Amino acid sequence: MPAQQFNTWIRPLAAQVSQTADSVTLVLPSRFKLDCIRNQYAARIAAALQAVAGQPVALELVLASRPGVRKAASPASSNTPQSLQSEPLWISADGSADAQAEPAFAAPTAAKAKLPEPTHRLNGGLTFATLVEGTANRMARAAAMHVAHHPGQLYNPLFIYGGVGLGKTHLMHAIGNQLLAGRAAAKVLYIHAEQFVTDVVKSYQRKTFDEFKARYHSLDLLLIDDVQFFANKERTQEEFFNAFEALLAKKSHIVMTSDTYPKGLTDIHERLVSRFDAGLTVAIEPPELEMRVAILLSKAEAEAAALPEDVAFFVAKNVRSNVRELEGALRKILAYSRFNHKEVSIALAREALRDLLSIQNRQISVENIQKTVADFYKIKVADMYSRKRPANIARPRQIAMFLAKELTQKSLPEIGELFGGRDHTTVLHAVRKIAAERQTLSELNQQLHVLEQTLKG
Ligand SMILES: Nc1ncnc2c1ncn2[C@@H]1O[C@H](COP(=O)(O)OP(=O)(O)OP(=O)(O)O)[C@@H](O)[C@H]1O
Repeated sequence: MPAQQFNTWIRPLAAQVSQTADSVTLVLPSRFKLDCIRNQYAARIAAALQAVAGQPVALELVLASRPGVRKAASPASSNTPQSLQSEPLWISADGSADAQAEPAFAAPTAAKAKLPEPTHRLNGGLTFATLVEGTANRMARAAAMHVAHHPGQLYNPLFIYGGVGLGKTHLMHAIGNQLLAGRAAAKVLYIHAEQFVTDVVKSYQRKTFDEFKARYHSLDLLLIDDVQFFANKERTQEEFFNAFEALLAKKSHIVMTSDTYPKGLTDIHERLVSRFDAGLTVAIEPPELEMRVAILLSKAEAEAAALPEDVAFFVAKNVRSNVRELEGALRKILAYSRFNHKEVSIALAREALRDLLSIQNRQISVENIQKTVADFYKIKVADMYSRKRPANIARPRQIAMFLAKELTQKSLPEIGELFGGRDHTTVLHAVRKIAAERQTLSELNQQLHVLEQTLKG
């Protein structure tokens, strides 16, 4: 499923698993969303649940009857939501709906189905308290915290960049929630760049740019996610530039995220790019092992689920790409444990994650890394084993060694052997050097992100 589709429709879903673990309830905030999920995704969701559970699982779609339910309901919680309307629709894995449930579903009252969107669009669950801190996000978190407490002062704009699923959006919501906790009347808006583009297009079609300006230019804090989506959208860039200038002039704060640092953005006007870089630009790195373990333990605790530390280590060692995947792995393990009435253990985790683990084992080998890195830097694969030392060859070789240590279970001597029989100290030197340089050289960091994503498929 394309990431955008997933983020729009599937990711925001809140699910409750019944006590008997044979049904899952999805709580939808509006009739519109309920219809979309039912028509387009329910069958796939039901099939996925059945695959995880190893038995048929009834999928129930219900409307929340008041705002807040969606956030209050934690995924896979065993509590039944208090404020659900009893309009169940049962869907089996083949996509067929239960005929008896259909009439109840088809006769809603419009008022009941309506759930007003909060104007700031913040997810109340994404706070500083729920964001685990580690070296990977320490600087970004500190800057974000400063902005939340002293908006309009230092670090304006704050530009946060990093790879997929590393907590950029979480950090933005945390800033907004923190500011509102201290100043409930503050005008805050979280918006995805694509939604901003849509707003510009709508204002253009309806000739309502005055309303658009009144809305955006009056904010105290604008949180705008994934600004790389502005690429090639001339009119949007112009409107964003205007909003940007107006907000900075009145000392409102702007926080942006992107998958790359400002100068790495393509097809965005230079005058915007230079403004993006004019405050503070901070990176969020992929979390290291200990941070991944801490995140897993914290997420399990939030779900009131028991996760032994050795299982957390096992998962963290095997799921290295990003926090979203880490969360997905944990969710799978907990669901697997509930459905099978078994305690969480390494054996159970191995079983629950067998697909994911087999994909990883298949994909990431040292040979694969050598080939991918050689292709990327346009050198020969044979140069990975050769004794040649010019920088244009030695550096990619060091990068490949670093990735081999990061992405495979191989030891330093084993890696050295695979790089033309080099000593383990040579590999260690390369690993340390690249790891240190990654912290300061944005371009190298970006290249490593691309290579990691390529290798992980
Ligand atoms: N340090 C952390 N502590 C706790 N949870 C985290 C942390 N980092 C990320 N997460 C969680 O991981 C998931 C993905 O994070 P988020 O959506 O913020 O990533 P992102 O960087 O914005 O990704 P994308 O670029 O794909 O939008 C979220 O559920 C978030 O709460």
